[in-house]
Amino acid sequence: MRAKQQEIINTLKVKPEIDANDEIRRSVEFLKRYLKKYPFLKTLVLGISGGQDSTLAGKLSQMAIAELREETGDDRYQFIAVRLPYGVQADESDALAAIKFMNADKVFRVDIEAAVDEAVKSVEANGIQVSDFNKGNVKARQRMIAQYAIAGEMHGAVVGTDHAAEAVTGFYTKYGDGAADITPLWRLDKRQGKQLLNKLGAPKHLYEKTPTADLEDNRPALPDEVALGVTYQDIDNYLEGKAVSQKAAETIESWYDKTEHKRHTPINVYDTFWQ
Ligand SMILES: NC(=O)c1ccc[n+]([C@@H]2O[C@H](COP(=O)([O-])OP(=O)(O)OC[C@H]3O[C@@H](n4cnc5c(N)ncnc54)[C@H](O)[C@@H]3O)[C@@H](O)[C@H]2O)c1
Ligand SMILES: Nc1ncnc2c1ncn2[C@@H]1O[C@H](COP(=O)(O)O)[C@@H](O)[C@H]1O
Ligand SMILES: O=P(O)(O)OP(=O)(O)O
Ligand SMILES: [Mg+2]
Repeated sequence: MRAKQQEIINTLKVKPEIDANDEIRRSVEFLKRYLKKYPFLKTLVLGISGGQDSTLAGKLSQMAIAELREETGDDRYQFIAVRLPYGVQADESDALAAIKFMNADKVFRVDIEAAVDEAVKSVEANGIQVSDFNKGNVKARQRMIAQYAIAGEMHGAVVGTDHAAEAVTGFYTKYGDGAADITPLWRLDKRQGKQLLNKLGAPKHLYEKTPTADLEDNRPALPDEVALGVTYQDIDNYLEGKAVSQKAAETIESWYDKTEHKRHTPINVYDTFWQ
């Protein structure tokens, strides 16, 4: 194995093989333990896009909350699924199917379009153009704002969907979908997430669909794999310590190095990771 590959695997703590039942329980118990430790927290809040990761994180969150409610008799424990379309969402039916599958206690819908457009307009009033790509990151950050506003009113913690196959490439918006309070999928790669969803009986079309951030107006539903220039199959193989082509390994490592800053808190004078 490449030395860098081993270093990344150690950092992101990916196992070459998992037992899906064990990992489901591990995530659920982790969420429960955390909420019990901080009794002020009564809800988990998560944006549901209709993609694989939020379907899984939402299901695990709902399971944790339902168990806490049952064990404590405290009905304030609630899972809040948040629909966050930018105007009309083309794959809205998937978001609805995901919410049905997880049987979410509460469902909110916040249309982020007006806030995003206004934010872009206000920045552009300074004579600079906000690219469609950069506007995509504003959308991700607006989703973060909405989820934190809800969490702030509902004694909530915001759940993040970051997992190893995204963390390794830094394929998330810094302080957008990258911002969260608790990340139950961290350590799992993309195919391991599918294994958990399969075990949980999720509708297949929700975890067999093409992963997309769907952030750009001009390239709707752009597949992550096209944006990244490497497949999840290669990323997962790499993270599980398997052999991948030199080109795939170099692409993954190049994303890893470029996005190191995202896997840290803001850089201070004592940080040495970047030197
Ligand atoms: N597929 C889509 O529709 C789509 C659209 C937009 C973004 N994305 C994805 O979302 C992710 C976010 O994009 P991004 O990474 O360009 O934006 P980002 O905002 O997440 O990160 C870029 C910002 O990080 C900071 N930064 C950059 N290099 C730094 C460094 N070395 N040290 C400290 N800070 C640094 C700067 O503030 C910069 O503006 C990407 O993976 C991108 O491909 C996808
Ligand atoms: N359209 C959306 N509605 C609700 N939540 C969303 C939406 N798009 C993204 N999200 C949230 O952001 C993360 C990251 O999405 P990626 O597809 O990995 O970029 C997703 O899991 C949702 O929680
Ligand atoms: O984060 P999600 O739920 O949108 O999943 P994917 O990354 O597969 O689009
Ligand atoms: Mg998505």
